[in-house]
Amino acid sequence: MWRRASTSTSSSLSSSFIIKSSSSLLNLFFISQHHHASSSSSSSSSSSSSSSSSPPPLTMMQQQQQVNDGIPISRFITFVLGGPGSGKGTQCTKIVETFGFNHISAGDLLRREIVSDTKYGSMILNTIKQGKIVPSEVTVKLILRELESSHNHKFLIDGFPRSEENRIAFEQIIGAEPNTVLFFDCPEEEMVKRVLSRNQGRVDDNIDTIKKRLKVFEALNRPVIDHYAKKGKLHKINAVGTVDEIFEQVRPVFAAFEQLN
Ligand SMILES: Nc1ncnc2c1ncn2[C@@H]1O[C@H](COP(=O)(O)OP(=O)(O)O)[C@@H](O)[C@H]1O
Ligand SMILES: Nc1ccn([C@@H]2O[C@H](COP(=O)(O)OP(=O)(O)O)[C@@H](O)[C@H]2O)c(=O)n1
Repeated sequence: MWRRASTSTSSSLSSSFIIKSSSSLLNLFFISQHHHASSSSSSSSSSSSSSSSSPPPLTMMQQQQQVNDGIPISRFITFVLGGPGSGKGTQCTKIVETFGFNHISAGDLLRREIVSDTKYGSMILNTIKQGKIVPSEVTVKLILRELESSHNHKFLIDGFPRSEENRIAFEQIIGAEPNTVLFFDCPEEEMVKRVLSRNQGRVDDNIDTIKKRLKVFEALNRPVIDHYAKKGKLHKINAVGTVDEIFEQVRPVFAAFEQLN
């Protein structure tokens, strides 16, 4: 069973990608970035998460013009990090409802491959059962497909990157960095309690696999968290409390970006 990726087009959020490499897979992104740079050269607003050389965000009229022209607009990407059961998916649902993001759960995409019995299905199943990380190339391709097929330009990428290898593969294949990163910080005991009562029939929600996932999280996800903290992109959220209390810490992160328009 998996959480459904949801799509919504409301709201006026916009920002820019930081293009890093020229992958032929991603002409679409380059078209977007090129058009963005040329069409927004007269705009005076600025993005809080762009580098100083990035172009300013598009106005709503410019975005609409791009949609009319059939040219994809620049995407706004949020990575959602946290240990197993820290509440990432639950908070993503609230962000989708409130700020109109498209929710892409890396775990859901992988579980979908298992159910559809694709060529990667059995490898993914074995990896998930062992609490290990699926090779980045596979996960990034699945994410890329979602990014390309969505009309919404605001994305929450949940449960990714899980490792430095994931992070670097995303930058190389997609040619972009996230605009912002959320990290749900939750004590291990609480995560174990939540996962064991999640009741979604997941093959990895048992005590043995949870212990392995927690070890993998500490070893592989911490460096990613540190990386984004150093870049000033990380928003650390205390993930203990009610769902609504936690969302009140999340809300200002997105409200701040909304105000840019
Ligand atoms: N703040 C919270 N307090 C208690 N339980 C929560 C809270 N947030 C989420 N949960 C529950 O904990 C379990 C794990 O949450 P989930 O959002 O699936 O975590 P993750 O996506 O990080 O693995 C779910 O059963 C969910 O309903
Ligand atoms: N980027 C990712 C995300 C998930 N996964 C795999 O999918 C499993 C479940 O991830 P998830 O994000 O759905 O769930 P939680 O571990 O956060 O509860 C992980 O334990 C990994 O085995 C992965 O390999 N790479």
